[in-house]
Amino acid sequence: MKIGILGGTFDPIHFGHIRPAQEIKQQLQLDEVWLMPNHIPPHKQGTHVTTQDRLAMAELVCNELPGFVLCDIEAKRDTPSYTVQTLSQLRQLYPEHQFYFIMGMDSFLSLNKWYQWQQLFGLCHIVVCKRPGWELTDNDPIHALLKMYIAPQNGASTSPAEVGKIFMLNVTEEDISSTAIRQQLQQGEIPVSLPTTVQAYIQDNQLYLPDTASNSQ
Ligand SMILES: Nc1ncnc2c1ncn2[C@@H]1O[C@H](COP(=O)(O)OP(=O)(O)OP(=O)(O)O)[C@@H](O)[C@H]1O
Ligand SMILES: O=C(O)c1ccc[n+]([C@@H]2O[C@H](COP(=O)([O-])O)[C@@H](O)[C@H]2O)c1
Repeated sequence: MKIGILGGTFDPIHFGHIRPAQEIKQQLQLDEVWLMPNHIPPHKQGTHVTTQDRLAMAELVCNELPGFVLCDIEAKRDTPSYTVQTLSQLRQLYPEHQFYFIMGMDSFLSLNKWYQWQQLFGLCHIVVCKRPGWELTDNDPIHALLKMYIAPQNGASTSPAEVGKIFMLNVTEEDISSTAIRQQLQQGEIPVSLPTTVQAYIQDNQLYLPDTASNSQ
């Protein structure tokens, strides 16, 4: 099967994650999209709620969307959630699947700082979607990488054995971030960029209140 994987801190998960993933699923005709909350984000200063809460919120989204599946593989490792390690594990567990790792433009622009990032191209395809405020310029080192690995016809089907192509997809841009949502919640506002089930989970569990804004892995 063709599996899209959207990894993230999801602190909390929002429509800026969900809507692009839905469009990508359709454009690339993916069989499933796995939402994969990390446990220890490699490039962030911790998280604002526990891994269990972030998994629970992602699961609520999966329950609502056909073809969306929760992947808890990173929650089971007690080391930084390096994507290369995760994809190696997933390839061993599911040799029959073809993986498409999905990321926003902000993540893509820092890909060359990820742990053993070159190995990713031997494990999966990479799918990049636009994100407001983040642009790839011609003189960015990542641009050279893109030229080297860009998928032919940008979305044309690849053979099942193939890996290592970059798909640069046109999706509807969503000006949403978890940071902005946490700020709204801390100011007592009700964010509109969250599914209602996630909103209810946050309220029921009293997450992101002013005094909980600290690391809690
Ligand atoms: N609005 C968005 N549009 C496109 N991609 C997004 C958007 N928000 C997040 N992503 C992508 O989803 C993945 C996970 O993002 P993450 O969970 O860190 O959310 P975030 O909103 O960037 O969080 P924070 O504001 O806390 O840094 C990353 O690859 C990121 O680029
Ligand atoms: O492997 C790495 O070095 C690495 C560095 C930064 C981010 N990632 C992964 O990229 C995804 C998005 O990360 P983030 O921090 O934007 O939530 C998430 O799955 C992270 O674990 C991975």
